[in-house]
Amino acid sequence: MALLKTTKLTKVFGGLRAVSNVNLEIHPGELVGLIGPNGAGKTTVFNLLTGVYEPTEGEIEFDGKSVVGLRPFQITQRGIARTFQNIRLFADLTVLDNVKIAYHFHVRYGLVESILRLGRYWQEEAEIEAKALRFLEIFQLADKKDEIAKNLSYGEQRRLEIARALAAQPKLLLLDEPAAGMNPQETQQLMEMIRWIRRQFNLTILLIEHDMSLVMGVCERIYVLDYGSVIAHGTPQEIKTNPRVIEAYLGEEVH
Ligand SMILES: Nc1ncnc2c1ncn2[C@@H]1O[C@H](COP(=O)(O)OP(=O)(O)OP(=O)(O)O)[C@@H](O)[C@H]1O
Repeated sequence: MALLKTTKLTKVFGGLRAVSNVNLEIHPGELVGLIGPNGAGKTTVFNLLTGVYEPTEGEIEFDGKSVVGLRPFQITQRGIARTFQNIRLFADLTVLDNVKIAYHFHVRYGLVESILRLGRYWQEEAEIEAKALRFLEIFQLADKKDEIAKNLSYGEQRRLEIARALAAQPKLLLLDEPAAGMNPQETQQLMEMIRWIRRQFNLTILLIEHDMSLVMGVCERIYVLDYGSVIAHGTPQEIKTNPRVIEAYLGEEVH
């Protein structure tokens, strides 16, 4: 069964069909790319999947159930987490607190307990801290745990955003241009981290990316959007050689 399935997913802004009849099917454990020229509708698809926008038409099923109409936080609780094209961190909080915050979506302690700071509260706080530190280690940020997020380099902030998304314990991770602004060495490291976290956490990943070497190197399947519609989907090799894709988007970039 597909983990994520969209059927005729459509979003109209005024007269513009930003997303038009998009059918995606992503299976558990897959690492899938979503590519397309500027303005093709990629981020709008993410905004639909995460409840930022409601579809004008169409269905989104996640884990066998519709998520249409749910609020973003409810969708996070169902198991979809994301990062953003423009990094969104709590800029004035520490690196560690940025990750710990994501856990608080999942941890429940009663009001009285949290006020009185009784046993379970402290125990859970300690567990959260240990888990958050583990994510920081994976993303090579553990030694920066007490730094203020806005003081990190751009590449580090991108990695922190992924660490925070993972801390929400998603089944499906949506990455919006994770390598944007990174140099080739950072991009290479990021690819390895993405592969590793997928295996380690049994994750399913859908990523938007302009960096073709990243998309082609890391994804098993790719969907190509153009003017809101899927014009092709297939393996990286199939996409590279698809004349419609070359015409719409890839041009001379990929050989
Ligand atoms: N809230 C909105 N209101 C009106 N139009 C919008 C809105 N959000 C997106 N659009 C339009 O929808 C189309 C698709 O935009 P979207 O950001 O999804 O494309 P994209 O493929 O992610 O582009 P890019 O690669 O440049 O980020 C664009 O024409 C954009 O201007």
